Amino acid sequence: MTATIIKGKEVAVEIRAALKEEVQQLRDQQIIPGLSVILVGENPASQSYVKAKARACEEIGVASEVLKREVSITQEELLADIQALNENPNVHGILVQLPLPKHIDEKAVLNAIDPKKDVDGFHPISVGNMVIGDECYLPCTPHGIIELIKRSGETIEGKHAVVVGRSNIVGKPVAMLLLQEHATVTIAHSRTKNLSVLLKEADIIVAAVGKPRLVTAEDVKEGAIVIDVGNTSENGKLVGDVDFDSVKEVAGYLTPVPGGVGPMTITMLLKNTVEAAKVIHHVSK
Ligand SMILES: Nc1nc2c(c(=O)[nH]1)N[C@@H](CN(C=O)c1ccc(C(=O)N[C@@H](CCC(=O)O)C(=O)O)cc1)CN2
Repeated sequence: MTATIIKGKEVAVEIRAALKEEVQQLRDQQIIPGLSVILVGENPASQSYVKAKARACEEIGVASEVLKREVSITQEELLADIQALNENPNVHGILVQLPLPKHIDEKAVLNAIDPKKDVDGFHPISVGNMVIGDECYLPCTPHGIIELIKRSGETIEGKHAVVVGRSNIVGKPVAMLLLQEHATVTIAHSRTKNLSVLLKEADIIVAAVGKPRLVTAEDVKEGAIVIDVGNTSENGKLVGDVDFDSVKEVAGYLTPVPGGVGPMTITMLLKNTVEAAKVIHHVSK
């Protein structure tokens, strides 16, 4: 079997085109969706993600600003920035690019964002609502993954999904969203024993640990859906957590790196920002 490659980049283009039309309709009503991104320090990967977010906003007509802050910023200064954005009526979405420097309490910073503007879906209120299946802004990468699987035409219901990784950004939330889609979900992590045995039973594998080529063809059941969230830079090349060349010979569906899950992360951020503008301005769906 040779896997069908799930081209996230192409799906992202499609969704962004639809969002661009929605933004135009909002602009016709004098509503300009606005996203503010706070970038602390000079982490090259974060700089490049933030640039890509600003570019994506511009492409669909969302107003965006990047607040660049020195790595030495204090917790109080950062919280004051967030408070100002919470109170700014032109800002519908607020995002603090992660990771933050060690001296900053990430939890306190994420908790300070008004849940109505929490387009990253990381505020505990958003997370709680996601867990109980209530309306909220879903975290962008997990939401993008669910969208990619659905658009492949495969059902999630009844399948056994193994999520490798338990981060707050990807592993835990994607496991929860898969559960809501009625998958049977196993979360594996660094202390999991016999990972290969677990993986071999999976109908869906989501690999999100940042370990290049962790998942190989021997781990994958024939026909499985394999979603690669890895984005590690190795000798100047971006590599995923899945050994693409071997796994494509066994899997039914496979996302590439780059061009798979990554572009969906920013697309779902755009979607959440447009939605936040609509909710704040009471525009019906
Ligand atoms: N506040 C947040 N911080 C971080 C998040 C997040 O969702 N919110 N996620 C990641 C980084 N990230 C977005 O911020 C992100 C990662 C990767 C991509 C992406 O499009 N990757 C491309 C390759 C890009 C390249 O060539 O370098 C791909 O996989 O095709 C977008 C966004 C951590 N921080």
